[in-house]
Amino acid sequence: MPEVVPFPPTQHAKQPQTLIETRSLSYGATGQTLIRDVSIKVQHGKRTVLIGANGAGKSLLLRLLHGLLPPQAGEILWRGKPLDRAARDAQAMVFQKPVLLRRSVAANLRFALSVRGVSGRECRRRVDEALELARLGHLAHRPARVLSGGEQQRLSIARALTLNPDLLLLDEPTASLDPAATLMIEEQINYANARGVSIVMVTHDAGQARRMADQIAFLHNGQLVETGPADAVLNNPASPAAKAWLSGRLYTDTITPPPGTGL
Ligand SMILES: Nc1ncnc2c1ncn2[C@@H]1O[C@H](COP(=O)(O)OP(=O)(O)OP(=O)(O)O)[C@@H](O)[C@H]1O
Repeated sequence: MPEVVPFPPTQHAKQPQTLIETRSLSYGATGQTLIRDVSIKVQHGKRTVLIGANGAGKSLLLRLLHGLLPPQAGEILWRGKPLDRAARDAQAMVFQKPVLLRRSVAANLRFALSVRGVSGRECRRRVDEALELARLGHLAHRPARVLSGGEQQRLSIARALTLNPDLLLLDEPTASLDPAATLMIEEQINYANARGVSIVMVTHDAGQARRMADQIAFLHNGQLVETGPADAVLNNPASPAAKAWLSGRLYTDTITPPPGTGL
């Protein structure tokens, strides 16, 4: 990775600032409440990691933050104001399965920039920079869809970062990748964060949460049951659900055992 050039500090740099927050956010579908009364603050410049069991509501919360789903109740504030189109444009989201165009690696980057009206020399500069940071320069002219899983995910993240987002939302970006590919993705995310991009990331990997998180939010059955600095939550979880998840135990408080099983 090239040497990190930090952005100039802002006048509020020493105080944690809230970049995006939810207040009593709820979301439902098919008659069920899937996200219930979630109030969370994401701090500017930090890496916030969402953890919790399968079906806890992590992906839904990420989509709500990005404005892809309409809340049923509650609100989402971006820098203290309701989430609007400009706020959404200041975010970029990367999905678990990369969604790439049937074009070359470089053309995928160019296309994203052209949609935002970036062309000519500035476009070429940003494509070259993105390729270098993602370590994809040698694959620039290869069709994106023949890349390995790790390379495709690096390209997805690079494409998101070419748009210079303030916030990068990532839904399990390293699911099903091996340790070497995972490490490269983590480096890419950390490099972006060191240059001022705030991160909200979902993971199933407790080790990754330990490596990456500044802040943790633990979801259980659509509710935020625990949140705080990573060290505190990961080393001393308070809720039974987070304790169980972190120690690798199964924990259910909603599923009724099959009759006759004695469970
Ligand atoms: N459009 C929908 N209609 C009905 N139920 C949905 C819809 N989208 C999600 N759900 C349900 O909401 C719950 C939370 O889903 P979500 O994908 O957010 O979980 P998750 O914590 O990301 O899980 P995983 O770790 O398995 O990806 C799940 O029970 C899911 O089946």
